[in-house]
Amino acid sequence: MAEAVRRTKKEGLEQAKGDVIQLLQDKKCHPILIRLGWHDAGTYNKDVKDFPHRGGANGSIRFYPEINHGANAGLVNACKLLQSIADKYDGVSYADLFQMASALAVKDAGGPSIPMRYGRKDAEGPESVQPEGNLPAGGAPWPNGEPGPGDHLRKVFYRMGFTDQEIVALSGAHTVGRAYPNRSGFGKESTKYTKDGPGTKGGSSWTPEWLVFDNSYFKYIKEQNDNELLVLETDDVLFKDEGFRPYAEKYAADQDAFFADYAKAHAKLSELGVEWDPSPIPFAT
Ligand code: HEM
Repeated sequence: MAEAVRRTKKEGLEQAKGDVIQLLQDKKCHPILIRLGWHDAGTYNKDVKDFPHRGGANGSIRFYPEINHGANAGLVNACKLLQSIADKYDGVSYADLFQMASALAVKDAGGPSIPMRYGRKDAEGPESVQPEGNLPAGGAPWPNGEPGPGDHLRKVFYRMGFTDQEIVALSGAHTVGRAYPNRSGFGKESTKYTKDGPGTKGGSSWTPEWLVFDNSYFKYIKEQNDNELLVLETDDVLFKDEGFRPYAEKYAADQDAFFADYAKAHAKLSELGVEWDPSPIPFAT
């Protein structure tokens, strides 16, 4: 049976905001909600014109086969958490709920306030799902035979319309969260920073305080002097590649600069491929 079409209204946004904040407090699930919003949006292909086949922040990650794509391992848990909110009222689209949860998670973890707009139209069925392979890989072999991580990041993020500066700023989201061997295959079973949770236990984090959104990611990636912390090849390249390095250095030295650029890049990410129904609603998130 086809799902009823959900259309975002102001009251729905208000209800959802309260429930998401409660969920974050209860479950400490900030990182996985940020990742869900990113993976829904990050399928976007600027060269495909029609909605929703161009991908982007259209809620299609809730459908099989997309939720089963290798890059999305573990994200079914994030979908379930938010489904419990979606089940309570229909005044917020899935696409909006996913992006709202991500923006609130960033802010609740101590990060910047992201200038969010709502009214995203949902993809209504699995036939709109983008083919697998639009999200970045964290290590070699690079999926399209790119020679290294810098070329791979540019191939993927330029397809979405991002610049080198935005690639570096967005990568800073790894200041929170962890990688798990049984999901992405990266990281250790557990480290001294992750063995006790809170929330899910284990995995490898990029920073010791992996529930705090700050600029420490750039400091640890630069120093690389703690083998209990994770560094993917795509993180490492931010201080090695000439086009990325000036931004990585700037963000390591200046948290305000990172927050300002991150907020803009995240807002852009949250609107990739969006069709407004009928027009965007600014709403403090
Ligand atoms: C630059 C290219 C990127 C690569 C190669 C990459 C790769 C990865 C990998 C391999 C994981 C571990 C997943 C797991 O094992 O569960 C991960 C986690 C994560 N990623 Fe990325 N990512 C990238 C960019 C981003 C961006 C742009 C954002 C958000 C704006 C983001 C947010 C996150 C978060 C918050 C987590 C932690 C999830 C959790 O703890 O459950 N990543 N990423």
